Amino acid sequence: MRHARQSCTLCAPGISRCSCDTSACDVLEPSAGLLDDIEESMGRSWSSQATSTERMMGAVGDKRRTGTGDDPHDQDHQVTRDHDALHAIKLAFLHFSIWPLLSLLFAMFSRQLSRPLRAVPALRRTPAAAHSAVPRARTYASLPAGQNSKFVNIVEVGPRDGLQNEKFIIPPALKAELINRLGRAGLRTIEAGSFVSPEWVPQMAGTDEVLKLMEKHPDVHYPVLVPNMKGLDNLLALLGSNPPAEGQPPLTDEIAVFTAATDAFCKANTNCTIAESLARLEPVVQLALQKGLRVRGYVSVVVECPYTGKVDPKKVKEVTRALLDMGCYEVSLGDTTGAGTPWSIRTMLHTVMGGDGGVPPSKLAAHFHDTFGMGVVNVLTALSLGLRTVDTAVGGLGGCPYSPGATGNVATEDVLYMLQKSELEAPGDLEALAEIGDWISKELKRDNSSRTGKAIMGRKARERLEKERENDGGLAEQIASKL
Ligand SMILES: CC(C)(COP(=O)([O-])OP(=O)([O-])OC[C@H]1O[C@@H](n2cnc3c(N)ncnc32)[C@H](O)[C@@H]1OP(=O)([O-])[O-])[C@@H](O)C(=O)NCCC(=O)NCCSC(=O)C[C@@](C)(O)CC(=O)[O-]
Repeated sequence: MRHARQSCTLCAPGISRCSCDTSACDVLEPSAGLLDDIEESMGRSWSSQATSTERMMGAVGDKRRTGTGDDPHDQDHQVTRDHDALHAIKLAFLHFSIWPLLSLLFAMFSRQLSRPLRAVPALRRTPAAAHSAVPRARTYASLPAGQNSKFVNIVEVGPRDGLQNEKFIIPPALKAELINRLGRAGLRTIEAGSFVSPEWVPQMAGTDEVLKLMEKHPDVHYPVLVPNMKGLDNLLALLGSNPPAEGQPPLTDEIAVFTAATDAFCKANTNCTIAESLARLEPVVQLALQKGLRVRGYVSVVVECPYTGKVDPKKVKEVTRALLDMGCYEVSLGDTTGAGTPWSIRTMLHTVMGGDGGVPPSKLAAHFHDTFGMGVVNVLTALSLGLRTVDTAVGGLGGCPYSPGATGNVATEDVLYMLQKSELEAPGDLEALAEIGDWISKELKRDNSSRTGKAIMGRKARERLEKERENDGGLAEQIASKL
């Protein structure tokens, strides 16, 4: 292909027709499109530089002309040779001047492009970075030996946490009956009451009577809450004056001590700060252990405090550690207000279980209230992170006197229904527990808060009706149709 500019050294790049008027210029074609584009993109400075350079080259070419100048063909050829030489120089110039410019352009474009490109990975990195700040979720494979267990312990807290918030004072005989029925339904840990100040929680007065009245199954634990040395003294006095008969279990073999993750809740609940409560509990735990009692710990408001709002999970970890260091065999983490969601529960558990001094899931229990209907999913979240002990209350009984508006614990029946439909196992006869939830709700003149319990009782009512119809041969319906 004939290149237009080969024939005219004086043509400024980009000029489509040359003023030298040679025949070659008649076929002047657009030069290589790429160069034109580059020229355009580089603007006038490049053009003027090229033009002045070419003018200089043209002057050199003029000096090199050797022909006579008489023969127009010689002149044409001489001009053509000069043009060729100059074109070579021009190409060389273009070659050496264009690449730095191309590089500069490329750098500019790539910088432009790299902004959004960099932004995307940056955005994509954010969640990963956020995750890396939180210890990774423990999988079953990473759990300590024994925690791959399929067995879930249920701690039934209905007779204590459930009943302590009722408006009416419940007679010890009714409390004992509730405990008896729960024991017969196959539950293995049943909180039986509290040795707290009756001024503070009148519903728990008479726990000593309850312990004496209730059936004691040898393989069942009946923990009682103890807030201070006075409470433990009262319990030890009771145990001392009621020694077990030969081969029989004691009235109880376990206490539970409790504190909180915020000073505000701790003060409202026990009239002291967290630090004061831990100092107060230390000798209580030591004496209880000396006396052969098992000691469980509670931390309240692990997600949200009714007085100060969102709770720092690091504080939950710190208080949990303190209770374990004291000698508690397990610490139950209380979402007292029931404000927790799977996300906040997971964040809290990651913090408690992760990092230096992380608490293994075998030392933790989930104690979740169902105020916002999150109880079962929160339990599932805790189970998925390796916890294997869950506190529940039959019929979803309860609340906390110092957490206004909080409703009961997640219902035993709801958790058991979920577990029995899973690969996990838990003790307890679901049908019997549904009956107990229905019975105690009626006794207390309150709604049954267990969805599973209500569903089972609804099914049982339908089955009873059908049986009655079968038994009377449809007599009731025949009479009804004749009326
Ligand atoms: C801790 C105290 C006693 C401090 O209460 P205080 O008023 O600071 O106690 P005090 O030491 O100043 O004593 C005042 C009076 O109370 C008596 N007293 C003192 N202690 C006892 C005792 N143990 N049993 C019986 N009486 C007691 C003591 O003898 C004295 O009587 P006085 O000399 O004036 O006649 C009080 O605040 C208290 O009993 N709080 C318990 C509150 C409670 O039971 N809350 C519910 C349980 S926690 C909960 O539900 C949360 C949980 C566990 O479920 C998890 C969750 O969901 O978050």
